[in-house]
Amino acid sequence: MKALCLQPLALPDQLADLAVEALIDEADLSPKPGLVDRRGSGAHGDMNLALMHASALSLWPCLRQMAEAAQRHGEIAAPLRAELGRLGREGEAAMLATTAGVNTHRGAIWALGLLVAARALSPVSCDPHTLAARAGRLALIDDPAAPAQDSHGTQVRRRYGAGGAREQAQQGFPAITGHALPQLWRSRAAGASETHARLDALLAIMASLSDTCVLWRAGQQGLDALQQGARAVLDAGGSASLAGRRQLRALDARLLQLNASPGGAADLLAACLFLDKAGSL
Ligand SMILES: CC(C)(COP(=O)(O)OP(=O)(O)OC[C@H]1O[C@@H](n2cnc3c(N)ncnc32)[C@H](O[C@H]2O[C@H](COP(=O)(O)OP(=O)(O)OP(=O)(O)O)[C@@H](O)[C@H]2O)[C@@H]1O)[C@@H](O)C(=O)NCCC(=O)NCCS
Ligand SMILES: Nc1ncnc2[nH]cnc12
Repeated sequence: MKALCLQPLALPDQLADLAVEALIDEADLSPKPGLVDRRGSGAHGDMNLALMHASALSLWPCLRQMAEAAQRHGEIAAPLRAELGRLGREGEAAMLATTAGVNTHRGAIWALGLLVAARALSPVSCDPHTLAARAGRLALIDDPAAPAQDSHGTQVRRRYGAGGAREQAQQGFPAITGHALPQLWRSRAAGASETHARLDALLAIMASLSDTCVLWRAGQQGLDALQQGARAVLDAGGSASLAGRRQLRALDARLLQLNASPGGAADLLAACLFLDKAGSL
């Protein structure tokens, strides 16, 4: 009998696989305060776990094309930024077609698209901080074809002055490099299970991020409740401790009461999980 000889996957395929896996891992992680997870729909009437999975899978072609574009262009400049913008908008259309119009992963397409492109641009210096900074340089380039839109993020920026997804990327993803990854690694080193380490990383993002989804639905009161509640879990010992789990339940209940969904923090956790593994491809 002949041995089956499998060709190694090309880098764009590997990067799309890794990004989709990060999205599915984020969706499955439970219990996440206010968010869709294995327990239910969180603060969302319009989303569930199956929809999050279908949405994640629908993004594979767009993420692979973004990696291919980065390899083809080979430099951080306006032509690559323009192509990523076009592919990002096509990815959003594929997502909305899959979810019948529900915005499941808009912020994730933005963050993961930039990070996938950053990883595909160069085979050297692939540590998380270098990749996040490279993605930030891409995000700083204007996309002249981007249509002017009055998104939730834009409205929240006007009202509260919050930077949102665009600024987070342009600054090189400080919520990930300064908060989520250090917490993920600290919790693992302290012996927490992978689930608890990921929950702690999510809480570290929630404690520091101006999440425009929360500001949109629940205003400054909602954002304060999110940040203080997430900090309280971490200060009580994190999600692996009994005291931390009590605080986590209280935070979940408070976010549901406020109808606040930290979708921006969820997207950044997926980006954090991607960055955690992207260097070793
Ligand atoms: C530059 C863009 C990111 C557009 O940004 P903008 O702020 O103008 O637009 P939004 O439509 O508000 O999308 C931003 C999404 O980013 C997530 N997010 C929020 N805060 C942050 C943050 N501080 N840092 C990082 N990411 C953040 C968030 O995504 C999640 O929430 C979605 C649900 O949100 P929403 O639609 O408000 O839904 P609901 O609460 O359900 O609404 P209601 O029910 O109340 O009506 C969910 O999908 C998560 O993904 C924000 O939504 C960028 O998108 C852009 O310009 N794209 C164009 C294409 C492009 O250039 N792409 C480049 C390719 S790499
Ligand atoms: N798990 C989740 N729940 C709600 N919104 C999200 N956006 C991205 N991931 C999400």
